[in-house]
Amino acid sequence: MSTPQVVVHRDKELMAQAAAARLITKVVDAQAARGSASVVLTGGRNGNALLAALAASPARDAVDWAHLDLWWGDERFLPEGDAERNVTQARAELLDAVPVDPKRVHAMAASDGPYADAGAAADAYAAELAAAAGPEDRARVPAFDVLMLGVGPDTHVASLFPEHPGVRETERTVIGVHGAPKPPPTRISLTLPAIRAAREVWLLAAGEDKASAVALALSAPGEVQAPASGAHGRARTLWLLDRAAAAKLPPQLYPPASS
Ligand SMILES: O=C1O[C@H](COP(=O)(O)O)[C@@H](O)[C@H](O)[C@H]1O
Repeated sequence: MSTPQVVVHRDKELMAQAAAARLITKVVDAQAARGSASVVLTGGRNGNALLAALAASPARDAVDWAHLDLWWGDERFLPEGDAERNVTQARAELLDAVPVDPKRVHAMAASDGPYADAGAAADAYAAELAAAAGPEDRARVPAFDVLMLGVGPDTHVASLFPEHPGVRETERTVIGVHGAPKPPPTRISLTLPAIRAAREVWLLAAGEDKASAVALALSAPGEVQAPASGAHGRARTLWLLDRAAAAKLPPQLYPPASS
């Protein structure tokens, strides 16, 4: 398990641009080393701002989009094309503007898709992940190069909410979520064991409404109370914040140099 590192940027716009630049570099490096890369996208305001910044960056052409696998950390279980679906938002912000291989865009199923319910859709996504995992990969999911997670004001990540059953899951890699405290109530989510299979986990939070959540999660209270505190990458766990979200961190966690 990697120790969390904290990087604080001046504001949310700069944070999105810096994170997009960091992601481009990471993908280009992975593709140079292995021929392809895999990234797990997040929904939410910060994840979408990062995708918009990536779309606006001239350096996006450095990515070999045809050799990039895209997965999702969670999805709202809504009809195909619904504006609240994370994949719909990702397409609007970035994916419609770059030459991704549709076979490598691994969206979670929609509620009007082939599965009877979120649990069945979760099982199908788990099978898709398992099929993509190599024998050396842990937890029956690929060793994602980067897995991004937006941190909610209640410390939720993906669709794992405090004190909710999903955050206690130790066996399955993907679950159907029912009765989520944030709408919509029915969702699909990677579990903490699947998240921890990633090489790098990046947690994104910007804005003063995230300050208490960030301070709580980084004070190591336990993942049931604060799911974000249980999200770790194998090689790196990186918290990407703006100053407002970092405002309640204790001085020993707030890095002296911020941009
Ligand atoms: O519902 C969700 O919320 C979180 C955080 O979103 P934010 O807008 O508060 O940053 C997001 O990470 C998750 O993917 C999404 O489904």
